[in-house]
Amino acid sequence: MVDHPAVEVSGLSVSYGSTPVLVDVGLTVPAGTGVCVTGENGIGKSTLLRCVSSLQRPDAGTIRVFGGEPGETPDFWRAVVTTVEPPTWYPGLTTREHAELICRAHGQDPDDAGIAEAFERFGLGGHADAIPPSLSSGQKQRLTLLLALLRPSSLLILDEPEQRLDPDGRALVAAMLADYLTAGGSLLLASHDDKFAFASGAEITTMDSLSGPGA
Ligand SMILES: Nc1ncnc2c1ncn2[C@@H]1O[C@H](COP(=O)(O)OP(=O)(O)OP(=O)(O)O)[C@@H](O)[C@H]1O
Repeated sequence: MVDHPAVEVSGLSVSYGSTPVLVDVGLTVPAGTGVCVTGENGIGKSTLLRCVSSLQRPDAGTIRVFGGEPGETPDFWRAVVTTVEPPTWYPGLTTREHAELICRAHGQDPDDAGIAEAFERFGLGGHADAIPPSLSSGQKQRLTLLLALLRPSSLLILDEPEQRLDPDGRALVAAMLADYLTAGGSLLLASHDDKFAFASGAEITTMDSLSGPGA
């Protein structure tokens, strides 16, 4: 896995009906690094992240994630965490039980995974016995990111992770993403917050700069 870039995109094109959104997009995220794509609303950041996450089929182009086709194997889903799609919560399970479930699914003993510490760090210590739908929108975003970071992974694909977070929450998440990079993980983000992206350690690139033959 480490012999390949985390993400390699070339010649990617996507249209919705007759409207082109991505035209000949190229992007490389070397393994162990982070890239944050910025750009105006509607320029195609989520579309790009959906394609890299295998949640959308492009009209043209190639995408490799650690050298393989995205979404083709269980190995892909063990290596990659994506928050491009909003999470689905299990009815009747508390936030802590969601965390325990994710640990078990990824072969971790929930008792050794630091769940209580993670809840404290994310400011959710008082909400471990609540069900996710009862949380505020910012708390739900904190929980989504907590669950993404709790399980082992090699690549995080996060669409506007700073959304709905207060300034302390943004600083906390940016620092945790920087730690994730330091530990050898790779990041592909879309964001409207350059300060957040910079603090996360990701290299900032504009969506505009990814299109065309030089990309
Ligand atoms: N399923 C769809 N059907 C038709 N058009 C779509 C669809 N999804 C996205 N689009 C259009 O494609 C363009 C790019 O959307 P996308 O969500 O990728 O942009 P974005 O850069 O992530 O925007 P934002 O910063 O607002 O999140 C927009 O004009 C959007 O309206």
